[in-house]
Amino acid sequence: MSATTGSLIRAATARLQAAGVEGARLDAQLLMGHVLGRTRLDLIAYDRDPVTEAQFLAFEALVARRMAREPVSHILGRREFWSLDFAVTEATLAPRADSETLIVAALEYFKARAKPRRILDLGTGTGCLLLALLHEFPDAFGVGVDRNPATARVARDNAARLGLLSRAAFLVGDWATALGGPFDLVISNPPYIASADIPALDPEVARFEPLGALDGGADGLEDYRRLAPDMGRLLADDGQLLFEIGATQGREVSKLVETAGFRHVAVLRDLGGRDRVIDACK
Ligand SMILES: C[S@@+](CC[C@H](N)C(=O)[O-])C[C@H]1O[C@@H](n2cnc3c(N)ncnc32)[C@H](O)[C@@H]1O
Repeated sequence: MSATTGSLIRAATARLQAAGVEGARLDAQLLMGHVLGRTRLDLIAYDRDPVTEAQFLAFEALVARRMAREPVSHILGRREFWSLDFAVTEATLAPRADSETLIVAALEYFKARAKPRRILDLGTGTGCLLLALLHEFPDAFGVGVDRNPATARVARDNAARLGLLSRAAFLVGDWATALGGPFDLVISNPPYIASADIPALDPEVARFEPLGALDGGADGLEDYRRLAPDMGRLLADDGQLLFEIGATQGREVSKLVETAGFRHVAVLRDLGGRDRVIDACK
């Protein structure tokens, strides 16, 4: 067979583009890298390397999945967040780079204060937020809660692989109903897409990510309404509350948090300039 890694990546890029995939070249490189066990940088250096028939067939199978709009993170079973590697399954939302805004906000708040020792993550998913924070705050212990047992298991496995399991516990539960405080830092990235908007999302999200991680009810705010009233009792007096929000939800979620008794409430933006995080303290 005369195909090289480079020629196969170029051909796959064109097919993925035709299938409506954004970032087709990057995805083709990631899929080829997965098949060959090489980094993207390797692939540039070994552009003219021949591939075996088995490698060709394996690559074709992955490209077909991506053409059906399955996200790369699901195909590879991993996604990087905060430079850490997270396993991703069909039970978890893939970590999003925009969520790193929340980690930056926590680092900023605790820069001039005693570092947090008790962290609570409500709706932990892969555990990406909690585990990134535990990585940054080496004296902290974290509790991650998720309603879905399969999701909580993925978070636990991620903690084990990252060497953080001795400082983390994962519980299956309905938000914080079974928990007491106080925690120094409480974070949550709850489902916040309005139910009617979900079918119009990219197929990667609408068809492959778990509905229970996306659906925030009729106006997308249902889970903030449930979460906000519990935050006062869960948070230490000088602690920080961080909610991830959708880009248009800053005002409404701020109001809910203020109504729950928080006096200092700010809306923070992500690197794309969109409202992304509610940062609050008492
Ligand atoms: C938007 S995802 C966020 C996942 C992860 N924290 C992240 O940022 O990538 C929301 C998560 O909340 C969980 N969830 C939804 N409703 C819940 C509830 N009532 N109690 C606990 N977890 C819930 C979902 O299963 C999902 O894992």
